[in-house]
Amino acid sequence: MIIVDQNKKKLQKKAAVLVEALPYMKKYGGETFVIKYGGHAMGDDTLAKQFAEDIVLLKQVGIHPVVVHGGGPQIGAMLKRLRIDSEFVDGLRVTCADTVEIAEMVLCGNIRNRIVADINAAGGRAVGLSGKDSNLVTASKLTRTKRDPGSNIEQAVDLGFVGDPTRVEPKILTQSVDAGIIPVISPIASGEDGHTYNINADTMAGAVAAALGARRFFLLTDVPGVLDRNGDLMTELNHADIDALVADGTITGGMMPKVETCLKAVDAGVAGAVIIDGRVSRAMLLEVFTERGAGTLIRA
Ligand SMILES: Nc1ncnc2c1ncn2[C@@H]1O[C@H](COP(=O)(O)OP(=O)(O)O)[C@@H](O)[C@H]1O
Ligand SMILES: CC(=O)N[C@@H](CCC(=O)OP(=O)(O)O)C(=O)O
Repeated sequence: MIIVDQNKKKLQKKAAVLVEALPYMKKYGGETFVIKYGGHAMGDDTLAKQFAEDIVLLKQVGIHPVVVHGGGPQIGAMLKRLRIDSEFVDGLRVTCADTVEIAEMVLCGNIRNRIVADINAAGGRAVGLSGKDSNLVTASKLTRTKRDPGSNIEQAVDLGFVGDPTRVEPKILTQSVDAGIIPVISPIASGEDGHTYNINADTMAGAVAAALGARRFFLLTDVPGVLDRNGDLMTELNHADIDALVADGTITGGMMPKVETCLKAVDAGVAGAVIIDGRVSRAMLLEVFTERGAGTLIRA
């Protein structure tokens, strides 16, 4: 008798979770979410499978997920095996001709295939694309300047084949989404000059989110969100906050392209960009379907 009651309680708890999700399903039904799945977040097999299930669940309840994936650590590992040195400037990999070839091979190969296979195994219909497919993204060479601390003079930094996504033609994505497909996009594109460009995955994802007019833009990474100097999570940031945090050195390295791309996306009309911890089991579902939003929300 007691066992029956406990079972009932458990089932009622599960039912309550579904009911809690109902208003969010109504709110977001028919909307596009762009999800950036970072190379650090995809390290663990179980989490990778759960991520794929979460994406399929979103699709099943009427949300249209579009995935843009990274793979920085995996490119780094391959470059190391091939004894090719690699350095980063403000979170961007300086990319020579050999490096761009390796980046394309790694990103558009094993990494993307695995995400596509995981989503399909979870019951979805995923298709892999890069910026090159159907002219989805065209890049130009990214130009960066850095202030020399000695002379205080701005100097140009040559990042090689690092691309800036200057043109996005999202038709292939809207058509795919309408056909029930979940696009999985690698951050590689052709340039107007015919070269292949390596685009930071955060930057690529922000450009795609802006072009699609996504309702939400999520970046899954390996930290709980943007942290302050004491390592505490900052739950909401705007332009002015971010400018100050970059200027005082609180935001550095891989977090730089994330906040830059979030600001660009929200300026272009994306309602909210959220940086969340991809190492947390079911991070996406917790963020979308419960009141307990985690991570850092970036608003215009
Ligand atoms: N203020 C900050 N808050 C959180 N992380 C930061 C901050 N500044 C720099 N970082 C770094 O940014 C990293 C996330 O970027 P990155 O390594 O490129 O991840 P991903 O592979 O998910 O794109 C964190 O692991 C951390 O080392
Ligand atoms: C130009 C540039 O930095 N390109 C990135 C592309 C992959 C990426 O961004 O992966 P994560 O999201 O896992 O860091 C790189 O070569 O590492």
